[in-house]
Amino acid sequence: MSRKDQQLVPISLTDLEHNAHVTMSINALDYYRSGANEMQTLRDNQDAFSRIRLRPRILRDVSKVDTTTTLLGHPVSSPICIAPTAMQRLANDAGEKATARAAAKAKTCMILSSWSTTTAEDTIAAGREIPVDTETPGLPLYWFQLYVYKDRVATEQLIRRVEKVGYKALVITVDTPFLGRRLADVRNVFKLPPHMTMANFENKDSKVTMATILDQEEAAMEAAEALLEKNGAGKKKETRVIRQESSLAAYVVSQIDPTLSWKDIAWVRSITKLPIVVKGVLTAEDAIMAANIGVEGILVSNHGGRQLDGVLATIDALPEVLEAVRGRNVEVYLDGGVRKGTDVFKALALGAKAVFLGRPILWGLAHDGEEGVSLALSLLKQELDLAMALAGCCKISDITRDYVQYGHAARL
Ligand SMILES: Cc1cc2nc3c(=O)[nH]c(=O)nc-3n(C[C@H](O)[C@H](O)[C@H](O)COP(=O)(O)O)c2cc1C
Ligand SMILES: CCCCC(=O)C(=O)O
Repeated sequence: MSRKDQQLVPISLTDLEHNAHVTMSINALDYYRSGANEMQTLRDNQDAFSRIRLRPRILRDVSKVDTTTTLLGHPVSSPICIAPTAMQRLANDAGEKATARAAAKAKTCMILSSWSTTTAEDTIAAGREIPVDTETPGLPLYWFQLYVYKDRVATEQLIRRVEKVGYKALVITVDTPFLGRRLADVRNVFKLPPHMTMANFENKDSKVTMATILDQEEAAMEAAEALLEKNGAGKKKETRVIRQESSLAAYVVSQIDPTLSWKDIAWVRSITKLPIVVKGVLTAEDAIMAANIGVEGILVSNHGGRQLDGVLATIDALPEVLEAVRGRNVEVYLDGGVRKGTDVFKALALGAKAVFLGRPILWGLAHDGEEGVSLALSLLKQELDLAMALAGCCKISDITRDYVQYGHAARL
């Protein structure tokens, strides 16, 4: 039986992941599925949900369940949203356009990555081609994930572009001053195929172009080779090892600003009216800093276990973040390891306003483009609907801390 023959008719996100594993090229699959180093945090993001137990209430009329909610005041059909993931055309040629269209159909929020393989303009335009169905509540919502470049002019230029076309918030990723070490990418010498580009930097007016990116890679490789020659190591295999260190990671070193600090968040705040969400907060201390600087949202995230390995699972970090900003005017969201309706329910019960999906959207894209993303979103929404009904909750605001407990021991 060939790998492709092992595909399942997907009835859960796990099935979609299985299908991606048997159909995708190893280069793209490894880039998508990997975590950093030993991948302890990657595993824990999912495991930690299993350590939390549910406390359902019975004998309530649950014949009608309503999953609608709001994000920064904007109505969406459910608290299940799309996290930013780079280079979606690696999964399916329709890439970010397909995701945007599925988000529009689902009436949920999509965060577009700075590192998309479709421009911010083309992505939102694709989503807007979907007629808004007025029968069901909610509206599509697009936010833009910002990497702050060393070149502040280029960064500001990108902000102006996304403001102009209608992205409704900036999600600033703060956990990536350098790229985490994903061993499979190092081994595979991961590279974007030549026919794809980091589309947001292709624009003729852009200060950061594909040429800069490629130049940086070349420069890093030349430097690695020169070093090897100097050390008399000249063996091909070793050259390759050093070369391998230098593609995505070298780009990040050359372009993304590792000096990023709270004053830069204040700088972004000062140049835009868009609400700001800080993505990558894991501690009470940083949550307080974010609230003090006046951001509108905090996304509790460990980048899907791809940055610092060994940090807390996001569902375990969530309570301290929420506690720290209690009573402050800031929404708190979570991403990382959300795969089941009960995971969404647990995050909401602990106090998250919404959850964001990273890899499951990519598995959906790989399975069947726009239809696959729609399937991923609807499977999870149906599971949330059922979990709510079985736990005795008819609306999102019914889901409170009383519905969960840590561990399996009875509460005495
Ligand atoms: C392949 C891949 C690419 C990603 N690219 C970005 C990115 O460009 N910007 C960003 O802020 N986060 C990025 N992330 C992190 C996600 O936004 C999110 O935090 C994470 O995937 C959530 O975990 P999950 O995959 O378990 O749902 C990426 C994650 C993956 C798996
Ligand atoms: C600067 C890193 C961009 C891609 C990314 O976030 C990831 O691969 O996790």
